[in-house]
Amino acid sequence: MRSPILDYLDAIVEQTGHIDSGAPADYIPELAAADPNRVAVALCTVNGTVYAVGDADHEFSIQSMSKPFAYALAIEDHGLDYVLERVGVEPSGEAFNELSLDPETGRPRNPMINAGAIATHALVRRDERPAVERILALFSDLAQRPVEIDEGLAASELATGDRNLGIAYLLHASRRLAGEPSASVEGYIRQCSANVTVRDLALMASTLANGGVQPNTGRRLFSRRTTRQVLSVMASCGMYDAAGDWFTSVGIPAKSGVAGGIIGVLPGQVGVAVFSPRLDGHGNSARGVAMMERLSEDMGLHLMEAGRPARSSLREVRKEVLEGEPATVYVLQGDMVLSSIEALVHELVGNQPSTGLVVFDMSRVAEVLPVARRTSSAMAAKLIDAGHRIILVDPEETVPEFQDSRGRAVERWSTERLERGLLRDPGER
Ligand SMILES: NC(=O)CC[C@H](N)C(=O)O
Repeated sequence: MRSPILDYLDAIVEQTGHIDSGAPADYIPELAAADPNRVAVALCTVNGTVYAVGDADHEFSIQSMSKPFAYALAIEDHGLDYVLERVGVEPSGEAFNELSLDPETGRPRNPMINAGAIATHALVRRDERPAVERILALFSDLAQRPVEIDEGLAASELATGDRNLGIAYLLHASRRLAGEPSASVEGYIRQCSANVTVRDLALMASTLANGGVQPNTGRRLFSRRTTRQVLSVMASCGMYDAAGDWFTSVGIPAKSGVAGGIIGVLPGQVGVAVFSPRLDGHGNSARGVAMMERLSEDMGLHLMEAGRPARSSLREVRKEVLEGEPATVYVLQGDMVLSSIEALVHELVGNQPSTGLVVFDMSRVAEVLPVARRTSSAMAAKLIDAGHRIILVDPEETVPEFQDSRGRAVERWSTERLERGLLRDPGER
C-alpha cells in the first residue's frame, strides 16, 4: 500500500506545476544546461523515515546548501568562540556573492554568504587529506551513501570563478582567510559541487532536526550546541536578502543553493528538501519557495506558531469485538500534526489492520492540522479500497465533515455507541 504522505507530496508538486518563472543559474555554464522542468520533494522525520516524490533520485549539486554543514564542521573543529571571531552571524541584506566584509569588524558578515563560506571552508581542519575530503565524508555520513563531486561542474565553476577569487583576496588582504586564496576557493567550489538528491538532502536536514544525530545510524555528527548555532544562522541568513520574507512566510531555518535545491528544518520533527532549477531574483528556487510555503502552511511548520505539545498521537491499538464484528480500534490523542499523522499512517501501512472493521477513536484529539486531514482522508480511501469499513468516533468534531479522498462519507459513531459496543462483548476481548 502506498503511503498517503507520498500522495500528499505528489499533490504539492502538482499544485505548484504552473510556476515557471525564473531561470536556472547561468553564471556557472554547466548549471545553465540543467533541465528546468525537473522537480522533486522529500521529507525525513526524526525517526529516519524518508518520503520522496518526483525526480527524487536525480542528482544535482548541493551548492550553498553545503554551507551550514561546513560551518558545523568548523565549529566542531575549533569551538564556537574561535569561529565567531572569524565569521559573524549578522544577516547581510546583500546578495550571496557580494564582495564585502563588515566594515566594523572586518569579518565576513555570516557563513551563509560566499565571503563567510569561503572563510569557513578554510577553517575546516585538514588532517592528512584536504578539507573538502572531510566535508565529503561528512556529507556521506549524513546521507548514508557515498557522496561524490561532479568534477565537470567544479571545473566549469572554477573557470568562471573570478568573483569568488575576488572575495578570497579581499579576505586575505584583511587577514581573514586561514588558507591561500586560490586553494581556498578551489576547495570551496568543490564542496559546492558535491552531487546529492532530495532524498540525501532530507536525511541531511533531518540530522539537524534531530539535534545532530543521524536518525538511522544513530551517530552523533554534531553536538546539540553546534546544531543550534547552525540552525539559528540558517534562520537569519539562509535565504540571503530574502531572509525576512522567508522567515515570516515559511518560518523555518533553511538554506538554498543555486542549482535549485532548498532544505528546511523543523527542529524536533522533520527535515524537508525541494528541488526545481528555475531561480528567482534572490537566487532561490522559485517553485521551491512555493512548495516550501505550502508545506509550511499545511504542516504547521512555522516556528513562531504557538507551540504544540509533542507527544505520541497513537495512544493504543486494541482488538475488540464490536456489535458482533471483530474490530481494530486505534485510540488517538493530542494534536494531529505532521509527526503524529506520520506515526499513524506508518503503523497502518506497515501493519495493515487484520479486521474488516476499523475504528478511529478521536475523543482525545484536540486539533487536526490540514496535512493530517488530507493525509487521513487519503489513508481512509486506501483502507476502504482494501475492503475495510471505517468508523470515526469524533465527539469534539475535530473533523466535522470527514470523507475519504474520493468523496465517500465515512461512518460516524457516538462515544456512547462505541462504549456500549465495548461493554457488550467484554469476554471476547
Ligand atoms: N548560492 C549558491 O548556491 C552559491 C554557490 C556557488 N558555488 C557560488 O559560490 O557562487
